[in-house]
Amino acid sequence: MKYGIVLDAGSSHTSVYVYNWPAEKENDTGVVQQVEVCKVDGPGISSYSKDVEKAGLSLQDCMNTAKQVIPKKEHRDTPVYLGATAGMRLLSLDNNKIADKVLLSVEKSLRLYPFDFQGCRIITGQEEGAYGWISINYMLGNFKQSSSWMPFQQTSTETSGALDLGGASTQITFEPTDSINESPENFMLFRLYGKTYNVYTHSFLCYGKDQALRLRLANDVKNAGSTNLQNPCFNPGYVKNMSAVDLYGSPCTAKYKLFSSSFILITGTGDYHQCQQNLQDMFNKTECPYSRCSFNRIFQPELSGNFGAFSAFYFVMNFLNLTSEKDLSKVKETLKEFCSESWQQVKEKFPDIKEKYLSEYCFSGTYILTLLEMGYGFTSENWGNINFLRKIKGSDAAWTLGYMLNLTNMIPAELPSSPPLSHASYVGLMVLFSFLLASVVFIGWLYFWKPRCLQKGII
Ligand SMILES: Nc1ncnc2c1ncn2[C@@H]1O[C@H](COP(=O)(O)OP(=O)(O)OP(=O)(O)O)[C@@H](O)[C@H]1O
Repeated sequence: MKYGIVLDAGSSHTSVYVYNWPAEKENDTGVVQQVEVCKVDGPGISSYSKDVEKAGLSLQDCMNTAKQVIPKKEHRDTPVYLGATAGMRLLSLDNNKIADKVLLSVEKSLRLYPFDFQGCRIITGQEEGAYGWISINYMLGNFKQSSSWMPFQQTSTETSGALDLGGASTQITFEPTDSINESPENFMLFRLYGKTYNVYTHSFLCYGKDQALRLRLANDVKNAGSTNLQNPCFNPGYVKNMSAVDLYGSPCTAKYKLFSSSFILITGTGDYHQCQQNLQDMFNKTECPYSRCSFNRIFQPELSGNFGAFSAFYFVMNFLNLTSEKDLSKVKETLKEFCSESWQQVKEKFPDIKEKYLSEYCFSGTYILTLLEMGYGFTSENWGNINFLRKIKGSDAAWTLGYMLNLTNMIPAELPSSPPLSHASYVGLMVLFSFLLASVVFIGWLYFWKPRCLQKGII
């Protein structure tokens, strides 16, 4: 077995994924399995900007877990990759030098392990989208290995789109059916197993669910001209004092800071319709420099095919028991009901769920619906094409697998040159030909030699 480690350094936390695969089948589809995922306790590495040494130290426990999971003799040959996503993208926008220091601290820590360290970097939003798409299609077995010597074998399998909702950014990636490409920066061309894929992808920075909430609240404070907010996206009776540092301390919201007040008081009113109306403002649909757009002047081709929706799309819809609900109006009814429940009731019903998540499910659910409907253009007709999923065949749906497959060259551009026959067919044919040859020799012997002997015997 071979092993690989990928660290997903997200905005809200870091996860350490350990994958393995049989060495002799490296280029086959679907052979890579996730054997372990360890979530690092505490926030994402971007939160250690004031104490950079701690960013590296925070990974210790999960890296030790990886050390135990992977057999000792494989340690030296196991590559380790770290990809940082939107949290670090935001930090580097804010202060590039600090972002570099955080990455250096992490690198220093990772080099202490007996693995083959391959690098730490901030991946682009486009890469995050594209690797998520590769991951889920690889796991679903959509990159069919067809062989050109079998003309009737099906060579094209439809791919599934990927919808990823993080804390700080969100990605949409799919293979459009039309070939309109008005915005080349939104397209990536892949040649995988002998087939070319022209994939549309876009990552919206600040539209992950944590940053979107801050963006909305910062706008609300600005519009209301007050730091005392009545908010329809929180359950009635919910009251929160949010620190201004927390609200405005990100490049997504910094420009909205108006007041010198150090706290913002939020009081929930729990009204799904008002919440949705309020969130719609975040999606600018009025200006579009292309023939079609999603929002905020970003090109998006017509939606096509099925979509796998993972990360926070799954966490939130799973909590609301809506992952298999194909009727959009029922989804809205459930959300409406949940939002109107009093905070006291909600807390009593779900005592084991982290208060931070629980208090935000009304906002998060409504945000997901608004992003999918208003933002990307899903309707009641194609809502059923979205599959909210966490794992596929035992592996988490995440960009990490696609990242590793790409960096280890495990998805060949062309089909591996396979012999036209499998080993078993080859042996079978050899046996058959040997038998035929033996039969011909035997018949020849009977015809040319034995009859004469027999004739002699008769005389
Ligand atoms: N059980 C849960 N319920 C609700 N929200 C959750 C749950 N678990 C994680 N989250 C939240 O879901 C969001 C997405 O988490 P994820 O780890 O995928 O994103 P990330 O890597 O932090 O984000 P980004 O890619 O934007 O850097 C985060 O805001 C996280 O806090």
